[in-house]
Order: sequence, then C-alpha cells, then structure tokens
Amino acid sequence: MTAHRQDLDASDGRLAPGDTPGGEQAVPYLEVHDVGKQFGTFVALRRVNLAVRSGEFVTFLGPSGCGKTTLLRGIAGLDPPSTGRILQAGRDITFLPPAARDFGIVFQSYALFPNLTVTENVAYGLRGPAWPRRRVQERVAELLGLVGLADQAPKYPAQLSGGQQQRVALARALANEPGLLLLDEPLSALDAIVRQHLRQEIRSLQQRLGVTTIMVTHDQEEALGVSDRIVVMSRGRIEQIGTPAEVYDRPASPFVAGFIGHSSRFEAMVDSPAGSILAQGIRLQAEAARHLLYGSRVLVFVRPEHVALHPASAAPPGALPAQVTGLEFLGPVCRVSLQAGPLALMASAAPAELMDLAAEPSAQIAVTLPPERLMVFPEDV
Ligand SMILES: Nc1ncnc2c1ncn2[C@@H]1O[C@H](COP(=O)(O)OP(=O)(O)OP(=O)(O)O)[C@@H](O)[C@H]1O
Repeated sequence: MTAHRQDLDASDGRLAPGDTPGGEQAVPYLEVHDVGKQFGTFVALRRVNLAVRSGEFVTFLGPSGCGKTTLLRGIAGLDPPSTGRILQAGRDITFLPPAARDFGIVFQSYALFPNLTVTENVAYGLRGPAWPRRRVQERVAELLGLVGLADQAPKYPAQLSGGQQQRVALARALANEPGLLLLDEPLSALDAIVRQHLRQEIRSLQQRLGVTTIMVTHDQEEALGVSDRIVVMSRGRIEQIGTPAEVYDRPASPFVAGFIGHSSRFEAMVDSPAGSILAQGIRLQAEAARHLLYGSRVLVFVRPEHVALHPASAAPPGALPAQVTGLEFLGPVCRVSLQAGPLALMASAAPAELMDLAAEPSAQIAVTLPPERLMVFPEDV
C-alpha cells in the first residue's frame, strides 16, 4: 500500500499531448488506448488514453454529456469503441461481448429483478458446475454479510429502501469475484445522507476486497471523497488524471480549475517576467506567472479559502480595498462575496473571523491574494 501511495504521489497529474496518462507505472490492470466513439457524426470520445492499476479506485468525473458513461460502457463491452483498444489484465477485450468479460456492474437504477428475493438476486449469476447449491448459499450469505444485509435475505426489492437495493446490486456485482467493478452513477438516485454513507461503505469494501474499481459520477464531492485518482473529462476528452489533491490544488487546465471546487476567476496580462500580472488595472504577484511570456493574456483562478481578509484599518502592504457584497452561512464557514475594485472575489472564513472584521454586507474590508495560491493559465490553453 505504501509503494502504491508513492506511485500516486510521484505523478504530477498533468497531461501533455500524446501522453499515456497514468501509464508510467508497472503494467496496468486496465489499459485504454486511443479510444474514440462516434454516434453518427457526433464524436462522444476523442483519443482517450488511460491506465488503471490493479486495486485502484478511479472515478470518471465531468459535466453531463462529457462522455464518461460512454467510456464506461466501452470498458464493459455494452457499446464498443469506434477506434482504439481496451486491454484488461493484458488481454485485448475491445470487441468481446460483455458475457465473455471479467467485470461486475452496478447501475444508477437498481436493476434488480423485482420478482426475485434478495438471495435470488445475489445468486443470479452463480450458475454452472462451479456453483453447487451449498456453495451458492455460502457465497450469498458471505456477500449479504459484506454489504450489511444478512437479515434482509428473504425480502423482495420493493420491500427495501433505495440504499438497501443498491447494496443488493453491489453484492450481485461482486458475487463472481470479478477482476473489475464498474459503478455507473450508483448513488445518484439516493438522498444526500444515504448517499454519503453508502459511498464510504463502497470505498471501504473496495479497499478490503482490493477490487479494481471505476465509478462514473458528476458529483465532485463524491469523486474527491472516495477516489485514488480522478479522471476529469470534458467534451469527450480527458482534461486531467490525478489524485483528488492534485486535481484540486494543481488543476491542469482552466476547465479543471473551474469545475473542481469553488473559485473566483478573472482575466489578466503578464506584466513582467518576475511574476507580476495586471488584472483590470490591479497589479498582483503570481508565482505561476513567472514562466509565462511577458505581455501574454492569462486566466487566473483563486480558491475562496486562499483569499485572506483583513480589517480596512489594519491592511497589510499591497492589500486591496474590498466591499462585502454578500454573505452566505454554510455552518462551519461563511462564503463572502467581495468587490475589490473591478475584481469580483469569493472568500470563505469562519463566522468568528467575520464578526471580528465586522464583515457585514456593504462593509469595507481589505483582501490579499497569496502569490503562491493564484492558479494561472495562458488564455490559449
Ligand atoms: N446511443 C447514442 N446515440 C447518440 N448519441 C449518444 C448515444 N449515447 C450517448 N450519446 C451522446 O454522447 C455524449 C456523451 O454521452 P454520455 O452518456 O457518455 O455522457 P455523460 O458524461 O455520461 O453524461 P450524463 O452525466 O448526463 O450521463 C452525449 O452528448 C450523448 O448525447
């Protein structure tokens, strides 16, 4: 496990054109090579490259229509790619029918047989000479124990909650000990609390079993919370592959910076080779601008938690005067909308800090933007 962590940390999570993302380590369990998918003239996937290591939990994350389900369906053989190859455990599975592959899948809609009991649903795929009745009974009992449903065995799906039905679907997907577990938005039909609980259970079960897992989701909190690595997708392309910390702290593109987490965004121009930028007349320091061409246009993002707030009367040198334009109470933190001259910024701070600053709507305060925290991208990326 330690070595695995080091592997993950060693990658900087960025993609250069033509790279094989994540493929720099030991032989991957699943390899996606240059996969493309067209529906008529519509291109749903473009040259997707991906390598998933054995035992990894990888999430496909992106807005609606970005192609994440299409990619998962390609890996499952439900909708083969138009171009490229997919290898699992070294075997080319690109055009194998689903039944000839080694995976279990859980869909968003529970997809259980309504006329079969929990036991019968889980046992459904356990057929043939390898599965005498006694062994099936033992395996089903083991699986229902694993997903915490040992006492629900005789019930029918309609007698279970949504969360319980997804646990049955998970037990069924794992019944044959597949090499690969595919989860297609498995939690999106559930309410927030069940969803949060079940996602942690899925993660701990996955770690206990060590099964290589790919989950599709459009919920970034879900992806950040459970994944070893996240594949961020947009318009049929992979924008970045990285650990949750990498995609959050070091986004590879303006899309990723804007899609993952909250941020304020503004345009600027590189003003000097020493990392000074000019944003609508306001001069700021940005370490990430140091290597960029003098005079080039850039997009700048800053996370709310990195916008530092100060009293107007005790502003540090270089602070920008700012007016509070809105406050949103979120429990442990408040989100503060600010107007610093022409720049609209969002900050977050503890309620006690805001009380000390008397930061009420229309109050005047001051802000600083730490140079090492500004995420800067050339506009032509
Ligand atoms: N069978 C199909 N025929 C035509 N177009 C399709 C087909 N399946 C998917 N598409 C299109 O391909 C694109 C990607 O679809 P996909 O289902 O992979 O998106 P997604 O990222 O999973 O989105 P969502 O979160 O909304 O499910 C969409 O624009 C979709 O309309």
